[in-house]
Amino acid sequence: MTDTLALIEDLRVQRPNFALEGISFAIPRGTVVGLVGPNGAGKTTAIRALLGLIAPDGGRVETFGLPAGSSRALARTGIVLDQPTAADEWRVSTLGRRIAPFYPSWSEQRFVDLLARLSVPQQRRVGELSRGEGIKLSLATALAQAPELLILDEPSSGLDPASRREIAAIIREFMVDPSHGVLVSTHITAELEGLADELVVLVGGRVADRGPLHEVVEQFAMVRGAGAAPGAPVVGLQRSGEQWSGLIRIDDSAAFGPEVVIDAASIDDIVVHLGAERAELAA
Ligand SMILES: Nc1ncnc2c1ncn2[C@@H]1O[C@H](COP(=O)(O)OP(=O)(O)OP(=O)(O)O)[C@@H](O)[C@H]1O
Repeated sequence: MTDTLALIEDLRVQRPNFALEGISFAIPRGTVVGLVGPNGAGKTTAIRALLGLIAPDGGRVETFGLPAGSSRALARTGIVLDQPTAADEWRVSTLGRRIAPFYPSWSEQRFVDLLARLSVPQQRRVGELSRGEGIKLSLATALAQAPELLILDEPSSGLDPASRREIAAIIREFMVDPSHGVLVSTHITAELEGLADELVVLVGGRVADRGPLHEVVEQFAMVRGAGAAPGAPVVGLQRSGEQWSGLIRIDDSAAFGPEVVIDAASIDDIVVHLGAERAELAA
């Protein structure tokens, strides 16, 4: 049994106005990897390449040591994308019977239990579900397949706070088995605290930072001041009237005087300011 569930190495995808430029990261067993970045950073593109839904222009993408998208790898992968994976006219209650033949480990009991737990109306047709209900249905379908690897692209979008917590709890339960692993992309970065072990920050098609979540977060701090621009390096400096703020490497904090305030950085701070820096460089 390999320790790495998924591997992206030097992945390149060229689009007319965008490129994923040599991104690399892995999903080891026993690990939840959070994928964050501004809109258009390339998170969905990387996930689609990992699932074999788009062909890379370079690099290596494997799941379970197999080429991305191979049917043997997909059979062990639960997928929650931003679009429903079932036909609109199918009833939720009959979905299990239609899908089960494709998944040897399908558990109808688990499917029905998850639908009830997530309050997905079982008598509705898939096309009649709200966006949030559709995401919950995708999660129930993914987990009823008894996957080893779970890949979720923005599962929280469209979900109310109680449902977001429920989904985080379900992911934690999934991770009780140390052979499992998760990749989750999200804009609701606070949810990654206490859930993700590793963080990958994508900005403008590149990995801007990655590593154990707390190490990534703790290497940065936020600095705030007023008046003249700071004399030391600040990432993604933003001004609002007299006030300015930005991100700094914690090692650079000694370069600032007592006139500035230095606070812990959040994942959002890191995404916003690395994104702002990238936008400045591209301008
Ligand atoms: N099929 C496509 N053809 C051309 N460009 C595309 C295609 N799909 C995505 N893109 C472009 O690639 C870039 C990255 O898109 P992607 O959906 O991967 O970003 P993302 O990080 O998931 O963004 P968001 O947070 O907004 O969902 C965007 O600029 C997008 O317009």
